[in-house]
Amino acid sequence: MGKVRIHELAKRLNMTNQELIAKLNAKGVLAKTHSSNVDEASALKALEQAKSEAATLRRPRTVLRRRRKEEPEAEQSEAKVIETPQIKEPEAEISPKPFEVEKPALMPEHIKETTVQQKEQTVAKEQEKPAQQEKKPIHVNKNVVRVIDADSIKARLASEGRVFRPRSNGFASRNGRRPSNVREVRISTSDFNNIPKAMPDTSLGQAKPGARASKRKGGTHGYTSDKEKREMKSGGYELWLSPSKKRKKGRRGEGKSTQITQAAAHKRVLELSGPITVNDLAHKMSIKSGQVVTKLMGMGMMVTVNQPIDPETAAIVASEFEYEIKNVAFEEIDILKEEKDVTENLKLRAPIVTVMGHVDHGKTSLLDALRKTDVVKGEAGGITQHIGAYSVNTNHGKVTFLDTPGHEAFTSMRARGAEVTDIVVLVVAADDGVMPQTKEAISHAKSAKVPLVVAINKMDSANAKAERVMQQLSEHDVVAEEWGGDVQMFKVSALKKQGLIELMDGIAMQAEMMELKADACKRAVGSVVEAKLDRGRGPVATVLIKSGTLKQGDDFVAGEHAGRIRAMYDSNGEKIKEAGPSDPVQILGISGVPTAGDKFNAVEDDKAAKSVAAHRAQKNREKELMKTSRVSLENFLKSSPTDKGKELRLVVKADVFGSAEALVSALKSLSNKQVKVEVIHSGVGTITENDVNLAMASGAIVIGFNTKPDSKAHTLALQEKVDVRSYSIIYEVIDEVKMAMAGLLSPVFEYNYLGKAEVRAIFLAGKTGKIAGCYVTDGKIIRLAKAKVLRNKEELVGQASILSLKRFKDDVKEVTAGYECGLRLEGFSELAEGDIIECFELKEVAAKLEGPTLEDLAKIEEDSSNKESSPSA
Ligand SMILES: Nc1nc2c(ncn2[C@@H]2O[C@H](COP(=O)(O)OP(=O)(O)OP(=O)(O)O)[C@@H](O)[C@H]2O)c(=O)[nH]1
Repeated sequence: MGKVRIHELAKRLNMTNQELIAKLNAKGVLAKTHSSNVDEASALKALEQAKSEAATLRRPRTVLRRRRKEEPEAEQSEAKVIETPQIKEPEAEISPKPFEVEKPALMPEHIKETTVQQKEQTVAKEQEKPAQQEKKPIHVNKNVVRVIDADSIKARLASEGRVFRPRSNGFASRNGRRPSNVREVRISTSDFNNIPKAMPDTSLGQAKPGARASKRKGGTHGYTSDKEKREMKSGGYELWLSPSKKRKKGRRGEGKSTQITQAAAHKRVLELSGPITVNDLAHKMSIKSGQVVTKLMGMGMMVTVNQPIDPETAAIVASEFEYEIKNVAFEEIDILKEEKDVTENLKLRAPIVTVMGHVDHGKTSLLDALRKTDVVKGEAGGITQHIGAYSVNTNHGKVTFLDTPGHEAFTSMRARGAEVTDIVVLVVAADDGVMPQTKEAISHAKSAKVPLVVAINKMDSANAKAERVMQQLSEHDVVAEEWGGDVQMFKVSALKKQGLIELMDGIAMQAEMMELKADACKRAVGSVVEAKLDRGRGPVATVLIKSGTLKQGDDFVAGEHAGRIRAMYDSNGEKIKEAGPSDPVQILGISGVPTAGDKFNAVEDDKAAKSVAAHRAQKNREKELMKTSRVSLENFLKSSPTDKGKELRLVVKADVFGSAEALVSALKSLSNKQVKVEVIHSGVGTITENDVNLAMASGAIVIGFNTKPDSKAHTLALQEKVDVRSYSIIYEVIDEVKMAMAGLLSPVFEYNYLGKAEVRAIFLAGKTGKIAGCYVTDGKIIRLAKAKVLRNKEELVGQASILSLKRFKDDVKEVTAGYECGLRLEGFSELAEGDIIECFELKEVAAKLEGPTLEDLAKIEEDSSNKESSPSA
């Protein structure tokens, strides 16, 4: 090839003269005009070079370039087939270890070119796609600068005095180590520029555990997911996304640092309706619970994140974080607006009486007979209706009877907090005497502090022995007035209707003594005594009005039900328009069936009624979910010594009378100055629902000795979380009760002498006060222990803690006899030469109870077995 003119060559290459001249000049082949001569071979070589450079420049920047490695021919040809979709060989190269990354195989130049072209085409296609498709994760990335060898980055940074710190989601395996064969990393412009100058040197391998490294996926076909696309583009490596892409995706990689934002003022008010857990409070304030815990600790409260704190404390903590707490607690009292009694309006009201006694002693018969003994209606009486309560007129005024005899109604109502009964009529059959349920009834009445009136029934019976009954009752502290006691006793016959008027008068007199008064001039307050769902009339409830007057049309709330009085009936079934204090009244117009013992309140309007009812229903549901144990031996143990009631209440049941008696006396003898053991009831036989009810109402624990609860009692105890315990060895009962009591006692501190030191010199030490130079004469002096300061051998001049203790200049924990030391007492500066410092500590020891000795217990057991064997016992 020889010389050729520019215009000839331009014509042949289909270019303009100017284009050709520019390209040639750029490659060092000089030409000025179209007629200039150039060496044809040099010109073509220069043009070829320019063309290949242009191709390289057009290559998209996301394409990975790897350092070339010499590979054998065979491998090159194998790499060639990677392009072929059908061939799965590269798939087989995926390491079985998920995070082990293979080194990429060297790709022959022409295959690389093909890949580049494909990528260019992909890019072109991507650019043609509609805008929303472009938002999908793609592999073109403006901000990612290049692929650099990790070592070269390190070297370059080192030369600039900077350190390389790869991102935690870079090339790391799950065990936190970088795959050993990873040589290249991709780094974004911002990452690169943000590499700190003064960071400690870290290596690739220090990525966080759990960070990912992708598996190599050979081949360019058959992938579908974005992740796979990324992997493909990175030649099998997980790519770091560019900052812009990362922000769009909102995950992974470098983004802006967390912005601390301040919630708007109105959002900085938290509404609380009660206690809140630390966690929830933190969540509401969008802060970490640890911060709240720290604040609380600063306030001297050691709490866990799941511990509830009261709204007051929450308010203090919240204020520290510039939040305000708004108490939105539903105050039932505000809605109910219960009116107070007005003294001038207080008038005597009828007593409310419950009849109790042993099975078959004649409770029902007596109630029936009394009902018919209405002095107004006469013995025949009207047609009475069973509504759960009724009123009878006596010569001394009205008396209201709860006509469900027995203990159940009484205790279940008490357990629900309804202290309805004013007087208990205890029925004892004259021919049978005091029996287990008689004693139970006495316990119930005593525990509720309700006075007793005794009806000695069945006096018509040939075997009636009233004196014996009175005698037996006196053994249970129920002493007749005629015997000098305070209990009225009446000899009656329900069957023959004898002595009933006297009994009624007696009850009325007892009530008079009690001066039961109520204000009738206010909205009605009372208790539900019975409720049912009537087929024709819907929910029906009997309410005993305690105070105020209930009128037809009144809005009310009963337990968790609201309503408006549609109609009212008295116990004679007569429709009435209003009912006053102590009147039992059956009401219609309630939204559901309440429970006996539920509180009844007439309210201002239906809105108030509904809101209170809804709130109670909600609370009841919560209570049901969070039912916690009532009193148990364990929580007695756990209860703090400052707890108010240091009285351990027990219901004791045993298999035989002798054991019950022995156990009761053993338990009672455990009482001491600090804790009183109160056996509120004891009896023989299985533990019944009544025992559980009594325990529930009185906050007692049920102890069974050689006896167990029956199925109903068991279920009730489980439901109501009443602690019921059965034992078969008396020592065990005593031991556990003793332990429970010890839990109630204040801790006892024991004085423990440690040593003595003599003050030989006093040094003034600036602001810190006086330092005593001492010589330890006996035992040892311990830092932070307590010290008595004795002058003239026995005169006590002060007592303080040893704040600091030194041997020469060193702080020491203790100094033993025969050595000198320097010490300073906390808040005591009157030390003088010659003083004796007596070092001691106070050891907390478990409180001991003075109970029966083992010998006592053995005797009790012996007595009990003797009694069991003797039937008269
Ligand atoms: N002789 C005599 N028998 C009576 C008298 N009162 C009741 N009875 C009888 O004693 C039995 C039991 O009477 P109830 O009134 O059912 O006794 P209760 O205490 O209500 O019995 P429970 O409901 O099972 O606890 C019945 O057969 C009555 O007839 C009485 O005053 N004299």
